[in-house]
Amino acid sequence: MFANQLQLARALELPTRQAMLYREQSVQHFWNSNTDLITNAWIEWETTSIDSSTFTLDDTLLDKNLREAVKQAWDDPAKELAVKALLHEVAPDVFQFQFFDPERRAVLRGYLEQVWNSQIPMRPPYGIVLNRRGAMLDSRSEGYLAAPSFQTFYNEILNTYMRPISRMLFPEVIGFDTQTFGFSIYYEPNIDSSIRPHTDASAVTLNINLNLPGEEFTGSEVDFYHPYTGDIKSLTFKPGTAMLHRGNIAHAAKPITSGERTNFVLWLYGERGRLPTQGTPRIPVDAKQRWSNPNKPNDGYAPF
Ligand SMILES: O=C(O)CCC(=O)C(=O)O
Ligand SMILES: [Fe+2]
Repeated sequence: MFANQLQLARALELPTRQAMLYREQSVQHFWNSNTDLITNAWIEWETTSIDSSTFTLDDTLLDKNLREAVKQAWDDPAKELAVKALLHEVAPDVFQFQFFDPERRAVLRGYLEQVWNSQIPMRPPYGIVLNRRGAMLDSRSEGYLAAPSFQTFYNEILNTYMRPISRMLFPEVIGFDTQTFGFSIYYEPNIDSSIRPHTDASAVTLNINLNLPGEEFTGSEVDFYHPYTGDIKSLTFKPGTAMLHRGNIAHAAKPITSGERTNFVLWLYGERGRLPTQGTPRIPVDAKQRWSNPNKPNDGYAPF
């Protein structure tokens, strides 16, 4: 690797928000022609700018009960009910649970703060809307957060936690959960404040809140629409909690009226973005099948 990749990456001129919103060809060209430089810059950044003893991203950042129950289920899938007991169904097929440890989460936030200050070009998510202070998290996405310790942590969340838990709750996602996708979003009043009703291009979505205890906000509820009656269930994120739901359940983020909210949004889907069809039978499978890794390579497909 060449030295000074970090300096060179910092000197790049990021495409304008306008160009990104219009998906101009120059934007694609920017990411394609700078991929190696930016990836190397993240490696250099992590070795030179991050104090790895303070900012260790590992499973001790997660809720202790969840971590221990999940570990037990991997050792012996017959014990997965201890994981299920931690998940609360708060709307039909929407589950909420504590994901991060309230105290330890400061480590992750501190790390992410330094990511923002790194001045390495990052691609904001422009799915339904463009979120200015969001980042792409998955290696299949251009301009993703390629810092190695973050990537290890991100993949652990998906593979060790999200996939088996999703399979336990929504058995029809098995086979439509080999591919991963992720981004972060940051809401603040009058800037990026809401997301209109939509479904996700995922089989299943895990939405994890990163607010610290005491970091309060008003508004910003996530509304879930009942698939048959259209009734709305309005839910609020408590710091460090997660919501897990099928991608095809309609939801919206209401405007945030004060404070800030930061979340990771993680998706699983099948190869080339395949999703379970409506009415796929929900046949429970053997627990061993859930607590396993699919071993399929990343196919590079990204929905946006
Ligand atoms: O506001 C939220 O946390 C939900 C975000 C969401 O639905 C999405 O990013 O697709
Ligand atoms: Fe969504």
